[in-house]
Amino acid sequence: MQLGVIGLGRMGQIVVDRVLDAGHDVVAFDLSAEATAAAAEAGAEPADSVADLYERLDAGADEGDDGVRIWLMVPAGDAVDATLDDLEPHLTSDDVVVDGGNSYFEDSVRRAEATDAAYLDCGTSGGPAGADLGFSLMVGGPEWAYEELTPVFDAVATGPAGHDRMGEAGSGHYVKMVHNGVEYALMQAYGEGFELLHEGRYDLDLEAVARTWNNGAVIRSWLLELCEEAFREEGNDLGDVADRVEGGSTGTWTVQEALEQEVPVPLIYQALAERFDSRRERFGRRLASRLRYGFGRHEVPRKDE
Ligand SMILES: NC(=O)C1=CN([C@@H]2O[C@H](COP(=O)(O)OP(=O)(O)OC[C@H]3O[C@@H](n4cnc5c(N)ncnc54)[C@H](O)[C@@H]3O)[C@@H](O)[C@H]2O)C=CC1
Ligand SMILES: O=C(CO)[C@H](O)[C@H](O)COP(=O)(O)O
Repeated sequence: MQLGVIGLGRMGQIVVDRVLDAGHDVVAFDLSAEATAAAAEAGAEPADSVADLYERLDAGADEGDDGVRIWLMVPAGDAVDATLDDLEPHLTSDDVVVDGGNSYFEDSVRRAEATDAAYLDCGTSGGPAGADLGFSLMVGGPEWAYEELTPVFDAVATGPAGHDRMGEAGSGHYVKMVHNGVEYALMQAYGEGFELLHEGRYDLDLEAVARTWNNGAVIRSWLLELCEEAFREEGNDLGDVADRVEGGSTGTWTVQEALEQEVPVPLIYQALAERFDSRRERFGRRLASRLRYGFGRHEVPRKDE
């Protein structure tokens, strides 16, 4: 099969490498000429624009091939719409476009309705470690397009068991959104546990704790292996890692959806709130401190104390 890949950053380059390794052909494009050159170095045919990528795929298609297949791995949001705008004049109903990024599921439904091509929204999990292991892929969209792309999904995923069609348009990104909510809550739980061990009664080697837990404990997991790696590489007190957590869009969408569905997700919400809390001084906490003075004449800690 021949696949076009647009967006050749941390994740897109892995898609290119794994699809090439499986014996398929790749035409690659990124806004960054450097990223496109790296894909060419790996064996892909470089394109110098989205239109050029489409033309190369069309020209390279074997006789009898119906349509072209394109994988987008650009940042969620405007970059996906901009790329689709560039593709739109060329796309036909025989073509298949996969969005492998972390797009909001309602955007994916809108895009699927707007395009002439078959549109697959594909939640991708595994991060850069997927280079060796392959990813977990959660796909939404038309069944024929999912089946058509199965050789590509087999290559990009851990194997045939590493991908599945979740359902209609939007369902792949919906499942990935909830996956990320769960990821937030798990990270929060590990964070709280290790914080208590760090601050608690015993002088513990946290890397050793994580390693021991990773060997047979009920709570072993890849995130816990990453805890072990973090203590090994940063030190028992996490060195100069700042008390500030970035990101948050997928967790916010999960909480918004849970409110809309009236499903309680207190753990996911709490993990998200902790991230927001890490980024700012809290006015509410300052007011609580001043109120303690109001009702009890308790001392108010002042900013430069
Ligand atoms: N990094 C991770 O662990 C994971 C990332 N994702 C998702 O995968 C997508 C890509 O993520 P990364 O590879 O980490 O990002 P990245 O920032 O490493 O790479 C994005 C690439 O897209 C290119 N790009 C941006 N706009 C473009 C456009 N209009 N046309 C062509 N190329 C364009 C950039 O030049 C860059 O090379 C995002 O939606 C992200 O949320 C999903 C799962 C895990
Ligand atoms: O999808 C992912 C992992 O599964 C990405 O790493 C994503 O960026 C994580 O979300 P956030 O940036 O909000 O922490």
